[in-house]
Amino acid sequence: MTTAKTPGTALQAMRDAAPLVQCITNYVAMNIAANVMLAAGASPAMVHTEEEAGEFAAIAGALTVNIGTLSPDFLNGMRVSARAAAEAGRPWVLDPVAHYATAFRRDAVAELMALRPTIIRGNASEIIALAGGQSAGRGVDSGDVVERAEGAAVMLARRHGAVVAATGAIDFVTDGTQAVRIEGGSPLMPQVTALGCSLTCLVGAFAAVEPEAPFAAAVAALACFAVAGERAGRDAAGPGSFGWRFLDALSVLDAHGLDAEARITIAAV
Ligand SMILES: Nc1ncnc2c1ncn2[C@@H]1O[C@H](COP(=O)(O)OP(=O)(O)OP(=O)(O)O)[C@@H](O)[C@H]1O
Ligand SMILES: Cc1ncsc1CCO
Ligand SMILES: [Mg+2]
Repeated sequence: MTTAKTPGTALQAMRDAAPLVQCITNYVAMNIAANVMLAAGASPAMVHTEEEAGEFAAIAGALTVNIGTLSPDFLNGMRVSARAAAEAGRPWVLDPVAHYATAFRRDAVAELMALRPTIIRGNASEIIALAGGQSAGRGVDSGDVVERAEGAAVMLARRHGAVVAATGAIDFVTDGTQAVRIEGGSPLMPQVTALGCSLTCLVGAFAAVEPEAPFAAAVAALACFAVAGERAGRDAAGPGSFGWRFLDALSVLDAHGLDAEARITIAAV
């Protein structure tokens, strides 16, 4: 008899492995993302300088790349790391923060996409624009609902052979042949900066442990955020108390609670 892998079993496996994840993320996200990773049970390392980032990518279990505070130096580190991760057979996750905003970001994301990310995680506006659609996004915050990004996510997944996770009030994850929606979280989540960036890092942690199953890895990471976010939102008075409640909720989340409370439904593709 085989036991179906659930987000709960993936969480347990991730905690048992405590994977080392190289997170190239933005200056806003670095601290909160590292704390989110530690609370969830992963081992983050924010290593982005060209001189060492490629070398580090070969020893980390996964790489995550986020263009939130992009500069030429950051971009050089991203290039060498994505190449090194691919050469070492490690998964890597791209977070195309506000890639539609400027030519520098657009060109950078086009180049990074050509390096074939395993998983792309973005908010609804980022996913719509990445597929060539017209999004309502201006800066880093989404101006679109995920429902509008679902078709774009499927198209991107098929075109690039990647898993695509579009997040918002109801998340959508697809690999182009299957898809799910994940409900939960809290309206306070977009009121706390860089939670999406932190989620991208956590997706990397799950992918490090399940390199052959990036779809399941992305779903499990998003389900952790959905359940911990819902729990934290119940007693939070506002974004400040939500922030620390969310970290606490992530740290006490266990396999049983995750499987009992995650609301994941299959969607048509
Ligand atoms: N209205 C909402 N209700 C419930 N959960 C939400 C809502 N909006 C976002 N979330 C959750 O917040 C997390 C971050 O997703 P979001 O789409 O806000 O990322 P983002 O825009 O990239 O964030 P950032 O750029 O600030 O890092 C996800 O787990 C998502 O499910
Ligand atoms: C606010 C902000 N600016 C650049 S990156 C970032 C974090 C949320 O994406
Ligand atoms: Mg974002």
